[in-house]
Amino acid sequence: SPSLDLAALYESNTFPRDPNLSSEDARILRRTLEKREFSLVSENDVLKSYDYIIAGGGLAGLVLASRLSEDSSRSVLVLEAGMSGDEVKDRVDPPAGAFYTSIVGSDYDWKHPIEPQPMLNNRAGTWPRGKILGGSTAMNAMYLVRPSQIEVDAWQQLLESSQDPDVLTGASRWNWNTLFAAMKKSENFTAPAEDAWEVGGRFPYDASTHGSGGPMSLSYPRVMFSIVGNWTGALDAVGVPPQEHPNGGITMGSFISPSSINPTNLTRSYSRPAYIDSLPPRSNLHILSEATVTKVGFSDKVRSDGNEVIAHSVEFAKDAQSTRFVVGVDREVILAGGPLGSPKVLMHSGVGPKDVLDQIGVDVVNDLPGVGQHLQDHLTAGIVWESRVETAGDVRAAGADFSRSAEFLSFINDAVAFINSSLLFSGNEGVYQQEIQGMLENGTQTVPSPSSEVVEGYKAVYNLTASTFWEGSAQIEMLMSVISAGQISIQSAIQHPYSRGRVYINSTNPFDPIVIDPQYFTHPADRVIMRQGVKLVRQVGTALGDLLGPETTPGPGVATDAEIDEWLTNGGANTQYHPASSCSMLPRKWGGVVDSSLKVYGLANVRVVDSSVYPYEFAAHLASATFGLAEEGAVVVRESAFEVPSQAKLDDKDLGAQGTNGASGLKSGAVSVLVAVGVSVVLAW
Ligand SMILES: Cc1cc2nc3c(=O)[nH]c(=O)nc-3n(C[C@H](O)[C@H](O)[C@H](O)COP(=O)(O)OP(=O)(O)OC[C@H]3O[C@@H](n4cnc5c(N)ncnc54)[C@H](O)[C@@H]3O)c2cc1C
Repeated sequence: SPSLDLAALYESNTFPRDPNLSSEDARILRRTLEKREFSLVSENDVLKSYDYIIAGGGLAGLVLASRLSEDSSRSVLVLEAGMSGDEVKDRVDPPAGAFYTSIVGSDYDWKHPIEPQPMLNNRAGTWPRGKILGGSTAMNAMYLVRPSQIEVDAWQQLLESSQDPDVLTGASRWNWNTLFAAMKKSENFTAPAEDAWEVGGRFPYDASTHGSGGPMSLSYPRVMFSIVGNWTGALDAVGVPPQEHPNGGITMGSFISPSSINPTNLTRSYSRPAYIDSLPPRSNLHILSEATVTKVGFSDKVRSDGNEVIAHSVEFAKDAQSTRFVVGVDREVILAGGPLGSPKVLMHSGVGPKDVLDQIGVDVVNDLPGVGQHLQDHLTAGIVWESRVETAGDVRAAGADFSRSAEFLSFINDAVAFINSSLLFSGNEGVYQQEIQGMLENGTQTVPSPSSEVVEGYKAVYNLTASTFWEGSAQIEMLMSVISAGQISIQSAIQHPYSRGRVYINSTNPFDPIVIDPQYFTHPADRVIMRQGVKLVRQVGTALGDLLGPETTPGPGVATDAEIDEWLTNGGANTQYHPASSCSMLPRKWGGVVDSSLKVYGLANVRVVDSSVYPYEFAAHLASATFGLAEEGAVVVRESAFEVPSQAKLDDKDLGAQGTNGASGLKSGAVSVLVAVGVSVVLAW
């Protein structure tokens, strides 16, 4: 029997860092404890109902799980479609796992196919997304950059400009001050190590713009490469000044971004280790992996005081062949499946555009044309040169012991620049702006929805993008990559696209893939902005001087506008992995899906809390903002007193396993046990 004092370990909250945990006994114990502490349960452990059911254990889902279960009187269930990820910890944990051991393309990746894109020569391809506890934060590139104050404040202004009561109340939550505080709440910042910082050219950072003591670690790689130190100087030479206070509200300029690295053990800090593994045991939190939410169930007996439909249950299954289970909800369902998962669950539940649902015979519970619409993504294109200086890729290729050390593996790309229209079009930005403003009607014709409401929302965001964001926010992000042997690349990524796509379902089987049509480059302005970014990237390459050799991709033969366009079309332009806005927080009359309290229109107790609710793309990678959004979302949920009335609840006989191939896996009578003894009692696991 193990000699460790479990109670003391629990109380001191030192697990799993206790040095005694090195013996075999302790290892086994640790695994057992990990399962308990981590609240990971099996189907048989799931109770018949929970206060909160969170669909999706990704970035936002695990933040919510952690924050909502702080209240021990509330029970929380997370249903995550992917595996727990314990088996691939070695591939996820090292920071450079983002590149060298990445789970992109593995069984932990949704590998969502996208529709052929006519403006990209019918190229299709896939969008990677994390299918694992931690979601896309378990596979992302670990940049932690914030949107700018102008963009976030515009969110509140946009909602208020609509004068719509659904978004007026609560609009004041969605501004820079609130999101900045929420993003900081999620963070624990550590400055770069002196020697690495020296190699990186003593780049500026501002600890006061970061949080301390929050769950998510952010810091810098333990090693740097000298060309990183040349980055801000090269950008300065082409007119893009260094940014001394990145992440403080003004992103314009060039800087070295912090990354989601835990500096104490040089591992990836993502939503699972940050928000879940670090928790003391919580008997009121259950997390079930390999559980795809197939639909939300609604009461047909009774509606809320506001005449809204009440969700009484969530259905889930391991895969298409497995038993479907139904678990009851006592307070709220929170969708956190990300910009593809959340609209999909809504549509399979009968909440979405009527034309889409009618076409495949899904009963319409709530005709909401905006579900799956307003989809935006960042497109990126990279210029590649031969390198004349050592890169991380060279060290890796040489294969010395150092290349396997935690220090080396903590290296992550981090040199970025955010560039607005005046820097991009140097003097001609007004001309381009006028042209784009005059193309609003062309844009509306490409909106992939028959709904005038969705078109109105497109117009509102378009006008904002072509005015406030044109000069005040970045049009292009540049990123330098030194992870390949013998080469250096610099990407140019469009940040505020005018093209709009959509996601929708074309089958009643929730295990069939969602249809994704990003409609890249359907608005011509996007191509012009991107082309301009490519030209500026080449100027940066020139400014880096003899650190770079000849350009290899696309090569000097691609020089004129027409040639650059052709290259972008035929292979140059690809996703930067930032889809957003498919369940936009906008007024219903603008094709919105959630109101300013993140609640789905027409539903009394279903919210969406993830990167699908942004009304427009930010000029930023989305993780930092989404940590803040989820922190704030948890506050919103906890403020609500809504309880599912007893007349709306599913009968006991309806809960549990559905279908023919299995007995109920859900814990019989567990609900009454909870009521009788309170949730502080440790359940039999
Ligand atoms: C390859 C890649 C690189 C990236 N690089 C960066 C970067 O460097 N910096 C940055 O800031 N951002 C980056 N991002 C983006 C960032 O990681 C995402 O924007 C962020 O994780 C979105 O959070 P989310 O909670 O909305 O979704 P996710 O984190 O994707 O979580 C959604 C979760 O829901 C689950 N799910 C979906 N449907 C269901 C269902 N029906 N039932 C149950 N579970 C379901 C999924 O499996 C997943 O775990 C990158 C993304 C990718 C894919």
